[in-house]
Amino acid sequence: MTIHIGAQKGDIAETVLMPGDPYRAKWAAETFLQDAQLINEVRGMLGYTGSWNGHKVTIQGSGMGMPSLSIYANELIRDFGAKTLIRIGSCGGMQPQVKLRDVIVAMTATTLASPSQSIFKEVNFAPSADWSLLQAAVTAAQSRDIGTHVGGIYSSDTFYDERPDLNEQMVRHGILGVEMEAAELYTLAARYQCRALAVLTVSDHLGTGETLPSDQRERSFGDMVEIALEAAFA
Ligand SMILES: O=P(O)(O)O[C@H]1O[C@H](CO)[C@@H](O)[C@H]1O
Ligand SMILES: O=c1cc[nH]c(=O)[nH]1
Repeated sequence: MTIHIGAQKGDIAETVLMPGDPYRAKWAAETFLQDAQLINEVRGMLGYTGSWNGHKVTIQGSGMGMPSLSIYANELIRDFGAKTLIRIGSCGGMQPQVKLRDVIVAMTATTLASPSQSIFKEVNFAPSADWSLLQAAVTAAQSRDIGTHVGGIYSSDTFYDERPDLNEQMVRHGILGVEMEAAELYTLAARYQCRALAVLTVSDHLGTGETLPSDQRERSFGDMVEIALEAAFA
């Protein structure tokens, strides 16, 4: 057990899917895993372990934002031996070709400052996805009838951003979408020689102002979960 994860050591798989929303962890475990067991409910940050096609998998909520994800990813990696961590998140589309319900596979994640910034000092570290996971996720996504985009995303610290100029620069530099965790996940994976990836569903669009209706969210998130599972065990 750790401060934030009330599981026993063997309760957590080497492969962990990480949604921001703990209820998405519950839904994904109940929908896609066999014999899913609740392994964490400390602070309501639900985690489940079960199996997918015979492979042991944990789905653990990360909470919103890099400081929260950093707590869970640190404990999963350092205390529970997680080796492959795949974020399954929602994001806001930033480019015109990115549509609602599309999937973004994040090659890199730009950030202003992650929780790891203090150790890098003047270095602008470039957090990037694991190549084998990225390649497998793109193959899995392209085999489906779903818009798929591969490229850079923006991991923001603010959902209600008062700096429109930042988004302007992201759009100008081809950033596909905005979310709030991937850059720190990629940085921690690099530090601890793990594999990490973020597979994201576009739930709203910053340019058009469109939003996925809440009754369509779960159905749209299903592709993302299956892509993540297929990539983890490709
Ligand atoms: O849907 P999740 O995985 O929580 O991801 C996105 O949604 C939250 C903001 O609403 C942030 O965590 C952002 O990264
Ligand atoms: O961080 C996020 C997540 C979804 N949509 C956004 O606009 N931002």
